[in-house]
Amino acid sequence: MFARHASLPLRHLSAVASRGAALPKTKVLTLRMRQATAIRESPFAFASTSFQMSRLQSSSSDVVAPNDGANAKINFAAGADEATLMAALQDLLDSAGKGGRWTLIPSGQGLERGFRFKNFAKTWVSPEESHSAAYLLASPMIHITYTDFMTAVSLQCKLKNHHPEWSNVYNTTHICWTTHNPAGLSGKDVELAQLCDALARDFGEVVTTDNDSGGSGSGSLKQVTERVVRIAGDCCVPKKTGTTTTTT
Ligand SMILES: C[C@H](O)[C@H](O)[C@H]1CNC2=NC(N)=NC(=O)C2=N1
Repeated sequence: MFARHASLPLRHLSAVASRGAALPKTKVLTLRMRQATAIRESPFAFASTSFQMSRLQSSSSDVVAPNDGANAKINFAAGADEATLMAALQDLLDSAGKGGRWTLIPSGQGLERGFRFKNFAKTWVSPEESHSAAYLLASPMIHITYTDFMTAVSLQCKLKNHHPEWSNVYNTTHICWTTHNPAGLSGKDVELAQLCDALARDFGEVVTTDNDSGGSGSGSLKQVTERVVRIAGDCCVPKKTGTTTTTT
């Protein structure tokens, strides 16, 4: 969608960002540097007050994730707006039964899920950045051209000063959002999980019926990556079958 917006005057771009509209498909991003701050405004409003407030009657400890970290309970970061985040989590957590695809990590301090795309190019290919001739003038412009999910996510991370724990194998990315300081699940984690869902849709996430999007039940990136390799299937790594073959 941003590719379509790219031909629009810059004021349209900032309007898109500040209106709080769903994040557009960001393929070509042209910004005046001073307008980058407009993007910092959340493109997602957290749940409105009318949003499923009845579901909030239950305490956070009622929401459990059916992953290997059985019965994980939400562990919010100090200072988190728990009521607002609980409302947003109803749409994100698979355990809430509303189509969400995220699971709590076993500690309850974060959300995780896997994403799969058509190929590596849709998943992660370095963007090209160029500066217009106006770079030396008072109103410099940066042009960033990219076509992949992970770059789109990383730009949001930069804007929000929050980083993911993630791994990539070919066309699959596993992401965990957790806040390190203060430790726990924070508003930034929830907001970036929402952004990931929207960006994944825009970059053509391949949704499969096998259970490849749930929690890893592990805090170990190595284990996460091994799991992703197992389910990737269509990359250069042979799919593991569970049986071992020995050669003599
Ligand atoms: C100094 C800087 O603001 C902090 O280190 C930020 C950066 N990004 C972060 N990202 C995450 N995931 N957790 C943090 O606590 C965090 N802190």
